[in-house]
Amino acid sequence: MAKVRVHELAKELGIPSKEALSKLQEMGEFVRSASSTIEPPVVKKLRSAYPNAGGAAAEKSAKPAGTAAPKPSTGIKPGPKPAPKPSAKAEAPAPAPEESKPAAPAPAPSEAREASKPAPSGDAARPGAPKPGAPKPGAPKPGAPRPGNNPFSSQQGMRSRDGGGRPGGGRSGGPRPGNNPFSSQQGMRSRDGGGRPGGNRPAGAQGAPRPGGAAGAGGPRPGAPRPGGAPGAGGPRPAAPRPGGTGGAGGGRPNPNMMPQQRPAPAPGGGGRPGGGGRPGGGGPGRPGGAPGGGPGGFRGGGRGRGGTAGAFGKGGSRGKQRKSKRAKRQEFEQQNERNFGGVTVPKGDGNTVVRLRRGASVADFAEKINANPAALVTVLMTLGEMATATQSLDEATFELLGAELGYKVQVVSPEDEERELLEAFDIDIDGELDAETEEMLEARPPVVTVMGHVDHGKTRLLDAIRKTNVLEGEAGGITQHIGAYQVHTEHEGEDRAITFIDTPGHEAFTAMRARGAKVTDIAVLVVAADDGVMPQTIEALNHALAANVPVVVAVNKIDKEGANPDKVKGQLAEYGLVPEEYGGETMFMPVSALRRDGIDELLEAVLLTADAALDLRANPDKNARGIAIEANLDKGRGAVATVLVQSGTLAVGDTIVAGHGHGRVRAMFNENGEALDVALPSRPVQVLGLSTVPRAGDTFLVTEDERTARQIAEKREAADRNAALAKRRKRITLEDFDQAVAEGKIDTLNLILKGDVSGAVEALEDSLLKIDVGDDVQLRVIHRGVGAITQNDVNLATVDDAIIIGFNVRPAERVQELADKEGVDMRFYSVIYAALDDIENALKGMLKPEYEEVQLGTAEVREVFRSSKWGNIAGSIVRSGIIRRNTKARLVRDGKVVADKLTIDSLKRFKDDATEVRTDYECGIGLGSFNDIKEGDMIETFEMQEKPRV
Ligand SMILES: Nc1nc2c(ncn2[C@@H]2O[C@H](COP(=O)(O)OP(=O)(O)OP(=O)(O)O)[C@@H](O)[C@H]2O)c(=O)[nH]1
Repeated sequence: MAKVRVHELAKELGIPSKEALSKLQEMGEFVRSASSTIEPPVVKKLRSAYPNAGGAAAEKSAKPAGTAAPKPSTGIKPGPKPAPKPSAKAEAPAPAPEESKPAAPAPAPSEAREASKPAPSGDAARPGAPKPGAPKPGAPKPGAPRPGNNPFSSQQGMRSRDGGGRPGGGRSGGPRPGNNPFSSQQGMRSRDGGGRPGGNRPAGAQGAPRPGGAAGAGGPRPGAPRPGGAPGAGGPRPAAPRPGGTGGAGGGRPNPNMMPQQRPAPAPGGGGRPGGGGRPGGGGPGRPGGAPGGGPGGFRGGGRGRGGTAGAFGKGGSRGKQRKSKRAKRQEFEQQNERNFGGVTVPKGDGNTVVRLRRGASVADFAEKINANPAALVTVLMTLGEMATATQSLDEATFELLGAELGYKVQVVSPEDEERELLEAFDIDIDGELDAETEEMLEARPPVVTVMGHVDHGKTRLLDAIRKTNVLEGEAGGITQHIGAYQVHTEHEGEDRAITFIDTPGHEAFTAMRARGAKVTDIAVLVVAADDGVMPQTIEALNHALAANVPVVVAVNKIDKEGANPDKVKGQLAEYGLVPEEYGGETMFMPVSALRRDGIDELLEAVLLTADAALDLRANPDKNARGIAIEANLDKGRGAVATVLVQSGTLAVGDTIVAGHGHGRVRAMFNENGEALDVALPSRPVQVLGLSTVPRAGDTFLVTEDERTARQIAEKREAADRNAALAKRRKRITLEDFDQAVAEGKIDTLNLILKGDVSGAVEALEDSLLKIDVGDDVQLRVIHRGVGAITQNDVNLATVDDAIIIGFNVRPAERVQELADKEGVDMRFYSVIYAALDDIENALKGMLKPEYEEVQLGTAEVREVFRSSKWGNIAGSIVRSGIIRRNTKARLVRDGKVVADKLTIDSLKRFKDDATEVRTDYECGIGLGSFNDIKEGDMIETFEMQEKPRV
């Protein structure tokens, strides 16, 4: 049933996983990583490619048999499986769960860890400490991506078009400044200068030459303009000469416009391009009225405008020319490939060129990828009816539209890819780590189970029953807490086996995590009430499990109830592909009563049997921990508290960790019984203290080598998420109504800042808010969201962006209310989501421009027309209905047809007196201003515009 993984096959064939992968690729089979499974025909194909490999493989595989029996990787049979072998470091606390710290402050786990380490020195004591030959995350390794090799960034730290690499660069390990794949301002970018000599030091080297830095010439000296310009050898003057600018010897002060053209000097310490060196006399005060030493050459002196790298090599001229001609060629080529679009020229694609953009990318990002001017793309977008600024994030559909128009296939990078790329920028290669793991490194880990099913079928009760059954058995007997997941132990085929249960029942949470790219669950327990049978959500849950390729064990619950019919459940589910074993299928149906706690042990056994049969649950405990955040909240006393599930490696107190947007050092860890732990092995859920902010459920976490890396990863993730959120949140307007909407002042945005006590509530509130249908006239933007009290920062942000702050079960921190009052920021507090939604909906309606409707006030029939030289014609009338009121709008109707509209009751008299209004059946004289075409028998209708209430 289980398929063979590449690394297993590679091992069998006696070749490295990498070789197997590349061979597969050669053969046209795309396989993602060495841990991916492959289909039997592919296995055959690969085997046939190595006809002589059998012997070696046999020899090889025979070897470890004596020591550590290799796990049957394709273990179909639910046979005995080695119990989760306590790893060397966890051997000491024998009876207790391996990483659980006994009540007494037993030093066992750490001692045990000590035992496994090669050298008893501080840092190395961690289980993740590098073993000889073990992969060391973060360390440069062959085949591992180099910093800045993100294929999706065109602003790479190490990019160097014209060669050169980076002589004398910074440390080879860890992330270097400027290797941010998403940044458009890379410190290390070098298009055509030979990398950046002199390592990370920005001063002096990067086109910021100091006088005297290089042979005589000096370069542009930042911030040091020398009025009047000194005579000298001419520094780079890439831009037009400026009157009164700096002059002379490289006095060319860099201004922002020049920056792109200033190349880093390749010579260590080289101060810019000693233009003088290359072209003596060429320099000079490239400006009118410059100081002596100038002359016409001044315009050209620096004029090559390349910031002066070439001269440092003493071959400035020729290189410059060469480069120039290359550029000219490129320009020619580009011109051939450009397309005029609404007055702007944009490089056109061939229809197949793929442009990959990360979630939340902006027009400028796209422009950079296709080498276009962002403003031009904005124009193109406008012609397509989409309004956007160059820096605004766009959604996938808009990018596709734009791409299709220009001849590019735009791919928006998935969250998983994005995460991988983000980590690669920090030299963390999760797939590479897996590739490097050998069979010997892997140890069995407990399965992770999620309970799903229809409402009221007993999911919560079952989770309680499982937990309690275990607590009664275990001697710990403590009060279990809800931390989002718990682990139980059961005896299976004579061995003590652990199972981890995710404590949030239901497929919604399961799928929400999956949506974030988190695969937490190994096995799903589908709860079906035997008295109720299969219900809509049973099927939904089943489909979610199947979609995630997760094996299912069915818990037929409530068998204690009268009318319980477990067989019916089996029959029903068989129709959906879950065929019970007794009908020849593979699914285990376990009758249970969560209420009476009957059948719980059997259910746990079934979970283990299914896990052993269908899955290869192993992980390498001897590395930095990686996993998923399951739940998190902000605790008043303890700060951010996150429950994380370790998926591989070992998490230890003191580790530097990044989880979602949070980072920090693990201050303490607790299990579901509130017991402090020193280490947590794979599949172990633990509550972690020490993060800077709370992660969201489904966020990945990992241990990094140092705090700086953790912080930078957290920041990058936050920035990426913010951009993505911006793209998602933008309620778009189209060109058709944009002009009009702006002209009429219709566009308005309600900016919100959401703060809540738990991340789940904030997300729920935000999702509901964004579902409010307020039409196109008003936009709703959540500009910031977070967990915890409302802070000064929130108020400051609200001040800047005119936002309203919504506090859900939180209050402002000290002195924040004062600040809000002072700044006039509206803060609203709620403890019920619907109340918040109602208020905001109303607020939005209030912001909508009022809609008016015409309401008739009254009608009057003209009985006689009086002509007055002073007042014009006066209609002697009788009010037939309603009221005739002075200064209201009127129209004149003759024989049922409107003769004149937009009139005003200019004068209204009762006999000789002016009247404000005249009621039905009373006579009056009506003057319609300058309108005199009034005849006997005409009807005067009066009306006013009243605001229409919104429904
Ligand atoms: N008789 C009987 N009642 C049960 C059993 N399991 C659960 N119940 C009852 O069924 C009801 C629903 O149980 P829950 O555990 O809340 O069900 P749930 O699936 O978690 O429900 P939601 O959280 O609403 O989706 C409760 O009243 C339980 O007491 C059982 O084995 N036998």
